[in-house]
Amino acid sequence: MSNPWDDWDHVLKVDPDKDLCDGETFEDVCRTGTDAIEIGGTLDVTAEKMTRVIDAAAEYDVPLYQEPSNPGVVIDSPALEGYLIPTVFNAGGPFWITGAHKEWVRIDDLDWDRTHTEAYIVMNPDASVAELTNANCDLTADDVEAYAKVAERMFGQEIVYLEYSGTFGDTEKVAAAHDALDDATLFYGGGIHDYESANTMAAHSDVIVVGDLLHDEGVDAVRETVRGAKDA
Ligand SMILES: CC(C)=CCC/C(C)=C/CC/C(C)=C/CC/C(C)=C/COP(=O)(O)OP(=O)(O)O
Ligand SMILES: O=P(O)(O)OC[C@@H](O)CO
Ligand SMILES: [Mg+2]
Repeated sequence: MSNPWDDWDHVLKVDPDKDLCDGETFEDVCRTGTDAIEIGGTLDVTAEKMTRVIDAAAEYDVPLYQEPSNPGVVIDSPALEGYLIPTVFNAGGPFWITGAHKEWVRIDDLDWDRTHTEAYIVMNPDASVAELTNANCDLTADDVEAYAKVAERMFGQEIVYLEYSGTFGDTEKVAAAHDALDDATLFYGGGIHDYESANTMAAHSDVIVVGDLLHDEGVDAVRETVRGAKDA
Protein backbone atom coordinates (compact mmCIF):
# COMPACT_ATOMS: atom_id res chain seq x y z
CA MET A 1 0.00 0.00 0.00
CA SER A 2 1.34 3.43 -0.80
CA ASN A 3 1.42 6.25 1.69
CA PRO A 4 1.73 9.99 1.09
CA TRP A 5 5.09 10.12 2.87
CA ASP A 6 6.59 7.70 0.35
CA ASP A 7 7.07 10.73 -1.90
CA TRP A 8 8.21 13.22 0.73
CA ASP A 9 11.76 14.49 1.22
CA HIS A 10 11.12 17.31 3.65
CA VAL A 11 8.67 17.98 6.47
CA LEU A 12 8.38 21.25 8.33
CA LYS A 13 7.36 20.91 11.97
CA VAL A 14 5.54 23.94 13.31
CA ASP A 15 5.46 24.26 17.10
CA PRO A 16 2.17 25.96 18.09
CA ASP A 17 3.83 27.23 21.26
CA LYS A 18 6.48 29.17 19.32
CA ASP A 19 6.19 32.35 17.27
CA LEU A 20 7.10 32.84 13.64
CA CYS A 21 9.92 35.28 12.90
CA ASP A 22 9.04 38.96 12.69
CA GLY A 23 7.05 39.86 9.60
CA GLU A 24 6.54 36.25 8.45
CA THR A 25 3.10 34.74 7.87
CA PHE A 26 1.66 31.23 7.58
CA GLU A 27 1.35 31.87 3.88
CA ASP A 28 5.17 32.24 3.78
CA VAL A 29 5.50 29.06 5.86
CA CYS A 30 3.31 27.11 3.44
CA ARG A 31 5.30 28.39 0.46
CA THR A 32 8.73 27.14 1.57
CA GLY A 33 8.50 24.15 -0.78
CA THR A 34 8.21 21.63 2.06
CA ASP A 35 6.25 18.46 1.24
CA ALA A 36 4.12 18.53 4.37
CA ILE A 37 3.61 20.42 7.59
CA GLU A 38 3.46 18.64 10.91
CA ILE A 39 1.95 20.66 13.73
CA GLY A 40 3.16 19.74 17.20
CA GLY A 41 5.57 20.23 20.06
CA THR A 42 6.26 18.63 23.40
CA LEU A 43 5.72 21.43 25.89
CA ASP A 44 2.94 23.93 26.49
CA VAL A 45 0.84 22.97 23.51
CA THR A 46 -2.88 23.58 23.96
CA ALA A 47 -5.89 22.81 21.78
CA GLU A 48 -6.34 26.55 21.29
CA LYS A 49 -2.78 27.08 20.04
CA MET A 50 -3.12 24.03 17.76
CA THR A 51 -6.36 25.36 16.27
CA ARG A 52 -4.79 28.75 15.62
CA VAL A 53 -2.02 27.18 13.49
CA ILE A 54 -4.34 24.77 11.67
CA ASP A 55 -6.75 27.57 10.77
CA ALA A 56 -3.95 29.87 9.62
CA ALA A 57 -2.40 27.23 7.36
CA ALA A 58 -5.65 25.68 6.11
CA GLU A 59 -6.11 27.70 2.96
CA TYR A 60 -2.79 26.82 1.31
CA ASP A 61 -1.89 23.75 -0.73
CA VAL A 62 0.59 21.97 1.50
CA PRO A 63 -0.75 18.88 3.34
CA LEU A 64 -1.26 19.47 7.06
CA TYR A 65 -0.81 16.79 9.68
CA GLN A 66 -1.24 17.09 13.38
CA GLU A 67 1.34 15.45 15.64
CA PRO A 68 -0.31 15.58 19.06
CA SER A 69 1.75 15.19 22.20
CA ASN A 70 -1.30 14.08 24.19
CA PRO A 71 -4.95 13.21 23.56
CA GLY A 72 -6.13 16.57 24.93
CA VAL A 73 -4.71 18.56 22.02
CA VAL A 74 -6.11 16.50 19.14
CA ILE A 75 -8.19 18.74 16.89
CA ASP A 76 -11.05 17.50 14.75
CA SER A 77 -10.58 19.60 11.61
CA PRO A 78 -11.31 18.93 7.93
CA ALA A 79 -8.22 21.00 7.12
CA LEU A 80 -6.05 18.16 8.41
CA GLU A 81 -4.90 15.48 6.00
CA GLY A 82 -4.31 13.24 8.98
CA TYR A 83 -2.84 12.56 12.38
CA LEU A 84 0.71 11.31 12.95
CA ILE A 85 0.68 9.76 16.41
CA PRO A 86 4.02 9.22 18.11
CA THR A 87 4.77 6.10 20.06
CA VAL A 88 8.13 6.22 21.80
CA PHE A 89 9.88 2.87 21.47
CA ASN A 90 12.63 3.73 23.95
CA ALA A 91 10.40 5.44 26.52
CA GLY A 92 11.14 4.71 30.17
CA GLY A 93 7.68 3.24 30.77
CA PRO A 94 4.58 2.08 28.91
CA PHE A 95 2.57 5.32 29.09
CA TRP A 96 4.25 6.88 26.03
CA ILE A 97 4.30 3.57 24.16
CA THR A 98 0.66 2.47 24.47
CA GLY A 99 -0.82 4.08 27.60
CA ALA A 100 -1.71 7.52 26.24
CA HIS A 101 -3.02 5.82 23.11
CA LYS A 102 -5.30 3.55 25.12
CA GLU A 103 -6.74 6.56 26.96
CA TRP A 104 -7.30 8.40 23.68
CA VAL A 105 -9.11 5.46 22.03
CA ARG A 106 -11.20 5.05 25.17
CA ILE A 107 -12.46 8.64 25.16
CA ASP A 108 -12.56 9.58 21.46
CA ASP A 109 -14.18 8.28 18.31
CA LEU A 110 -11.13 8.03 16.06
CA ASP A 111 -11.06 8.55 12.32
CA TRP A 112 -8.93 5.47 11.67
CA ASP A 113 -8.38 6.16 7.98
CA ARG A 114 -6.59 9.41 8.83
CA THR A 115 -4.74 8.06 11.88
CA HIS A 116 -1.15 6.85 11.44
CA THR A 117 1.66 6.11 13.86
CA GLU A 118 5.30 7.11 14.02
CA ALA A 119 7.74 4.83 15.84
CA TYR A 120 9.95 7.33 17.65
CA ILE A 121 13.47 6.50 18.76
CA VAL A 122 14.45 9.48 20.92
CA MET A 123 18.20 10.18 20.82
CA ASN A 124 18.90 13.54 22.51
CA PRO A 125 18.68 13.20 26.31
CA ASP A 126 18.43 16.99 26.70
CA ALA A 127 15.32 17.38 24.52
CA SER A 128 11.98 17.98 26.22
CA VAL A 129 10.60 14.88 24.55
CA ALA A 130 13.36 12.75 26.13
CA GLU A 131 12.73 14.24 29.57
CA LEU A 132 8.96 13.90 29.29
CA THR A 133 9.06 10.26 28.21
CA ASN A 134 12.07 9.37 30.34
CA ALA A 135 13.65 7.90 27.22
CA ASN A 136 16.79 5.81 27.36
CA CYS A 137 18.90 7.67 24.79
CA ASP A 138 22.11 5.79 25.50
CA LEU A 139 21.89 3.75 22.30
CA THR A 140 24.59 2.41 20.01
CA ALA A 141 24.15 2.10 16.24
CA ASP A 142 23.33 -1.58 16.83
CA ASP A 143 20.62 -0.67 19.33
CA VAL A 144 19.12 1.82 16.88
CA GLU A 145 19.19 -0.75 14.10
CA ALA A 146 17.47 -3.30 16.33
CA TYR A 147 14.76 -0.84 17.42
CA ALA A 148 14.11 0.03 13.79
CA LYS A 149 13.72 -3.65 12.89
CA VAL A 150 11.42 -4.27 15.86
CA ALA A 151 9.30 -1.28 14.81
CA GLU A 152 8.95 -2.41 11.22
CA ARG A 153 8.95 -6.19 11.50
CA MET A 154 7.21 -6.84 14.81
CA PHE A 155 4.98 -3.80 15.20
CA GLY A 156 4.20 -3.08 11.53
CA GLN A 157 5.24 0.57 11.79
CA GLU A 158 5.24 2.43 8.47
CA ILE A 159 7.22 5.39 9.80
CA VAL A 160 10.30 5.14 12.01
CA TYR A 161 11.35 8.52 13.39
CA LEU A 162 14.92 9.01 14.60
CA GLU A 163 14.48 12.04 16.85
CA TYR A 164 17.51 14.18 17.73
CA SER A 165 15.33 17.25 18.42
CA GLY A 166 17.55 20.28 19.11
CA THR A 167 20.84 18.68 18.12
CA PHE A 168 22.44 17.33 14.95
CA GLY A 169 22.56 13.55 14.99
CA ASP A 170 25.17 10.88 14.42
CA THR A 171 25.12 9.92 10.73
CA GLU A 172 26.35 6.42 11.54
CA LYS A 173 23.26 5.81 13.70
CA VAL A 174 20.94 7.36 11.13
CA ALA A 175 22.44 5.12 8.44
CA ALA A 176 22.02 2.10 10.73
CA ALA A 177 18.31 2.84 11.08
CA HIS A 178 17.99 3.36 7.34
CA ASP A 179 19.73 0.10 6.50
CA ALA A 180 17.52 -1.78 8.95
CA LEU A 181 14.30 -0.86 7.12
CA ASP A 182 12.90 -2.50 4.01
CA ASP A 183 9.60 -0.73 3.42
CA ALA A 184 9.10 1.62 6.35
CA THR A 185 10.00 5.28 5.83
CA LEU A 186 12.77 6.74 7.97
CA PHE A 187 12.12 10.25 9.27
CA TYR A 188 15.16 12.05 10.67
CA GLY A 189 14.74 15.18 12.79
CA GLY A 190 17.16 17.34 14.76
CA GLY A 191 19.49 20.29 14.31
CA ILE A 192 19.04 20.79 10.58
CA HIS A 193 19.91 24.43 9.98
CA ASP A 194 21.19 24.92 6.42
CA TYR A 195 21.63 23.38 2.97
CA GLU A 196 24.58 21.25 4.01
CA SER A 197 23.10 19.73 7.18
CA ALA A 198 19.83 19.03 5.30
CA ASN A 199 21.68 17.46 2.39
CA THR A 200 23.78 15.26 4.70
CA MET A 201 20.87 13.84 6.70
CA ALA A 202 18.66 13.50 3.63
CA ALA A 203 21.31 11.25 2.14
CA HIS A 204 21.05 8.93 5.17
CA SER A 205 17.27 8.92 5.63
CA ASP A 206 14.05 9.11 3.60
CA VAL A 207 12.50 12.28 5.00
CA ILE A 208 14.11 15.06 7.01
CA VAL A 209 12.11 17.05 9.53
CA VAL A 210 13.00 20.68 10.21
CA GLY A 211 11.61 22.30 13.35
CA ASP A 212 13.25 25.04 15.43
CA LEU A 213 14.89 26.68 12.40
CA LEU A 214 11.52 28.04 11.28
CA HIS A 215 10.98 29.78 14.61
CA ASP A 216 14.61 30.87 15.10
CA GLU A 217 15.74 31.88 11.58
CA GLY A 218 12.63 31.94 9.42
CA VAL A 219 11.34 30.82 6.06
CA ASP A 220 14.39 31.69 3.91
CA ALA A 221 16.55 29.40 6.02
CA VAL A 222 13.90 26.68 5.79
CA ARG A 223 13.83 27.03 2.00
CA GLU A 224 17.58 26.27 1.92
CA THR A 225 16.94 23.02 3.82
CA VAL A 226 14.26 22.06 1.29
CA ARG A 227 16.85 22.56 -1.44
CA GLY A 228 19.38 20.44 0.48
CA ALA A 229 16.83 17.64 0.92
CA LYS A 230 15.72 17.65 -2.71
CA ASP A 231 19.32 17.58 -3.98
CA ALA A 232 20.28 14.52 -1.91
C1 LIG B 1 -2.07 9.19 22.03
C2 LIG B 1 -1.81 10.58 21.66
C3 LIG B 1 -2.88 11.29 20.94
C4 LIG B 1 -0.68 11.24 21.95
C5 LIG B 1 0.49 10.64 22.60
C6 LIG B 1 1.68 10.78 21.72
C7 LIG B 1 2.99 10.51 22.42
C8 LIG B 1 3.31 9.11 22.78
C9 LIG B 1 3.83 11.56 22.66
C10 LIG B 1 5.15 11.41 23.29
C11 LIG B 1 6.23 12.04 22.45
C12 LIG B 1 5.99 13.48 22.13
C13 LIG B 1 5.77 14.42 23.23
C14 LIG B 1 5.94 13.84 20.86
C15 LIG B 1 5.62 15.23 20.39
C16 LIG B 1 6.32 15.62 19.15
C17 LIG B 1 7.70 16.12 19.39
C18 LIG B 1 8.76 15.17 19.73
C19 LIG B 1 7.95 17.37 19.25
C20 LIG B 1 9.32 17.98 19.43
O1 LIG B 1 9.44 18.32 20.69
P1 LIG B 1 10.71 19.03 21.31
O2 LIG B 1 11.46 19.74 20.26
O3 LIG B 1 11.42 18.01 22.13
O4 LIG B 1 9.99 19.98 22.30
P2 LIG B 1 9.83 21.54 22.40
O5 LIG B 1 10.24 22.12 21.07
O6 LIG B 1 8.38 21.70 22.73
O7 LIG B 1 10.74 21.90 23.52
O1 LIG C 1 13.72 21.37 16.04
P1 LIG C 1 14.72 20.51 15.33
O2 LIG C 1 16.02 20.36 16.04
O3 LIG C 1 14.88 20.93 13.90
O4 LIG C 1 14.10 19.02 15.29
C1 LIG C 1 13.03 18.73 14.43
C2 LIG C 1 12.09 17.69 14.98
O5 LIG C 1 12.61 16.42 14.88
C3 LIG C 1 11.62 17.98 16.38
O6 LIG C 1 10.63 17.06 16.70
MG1 LIG D 1 11.57 21.61 19.39
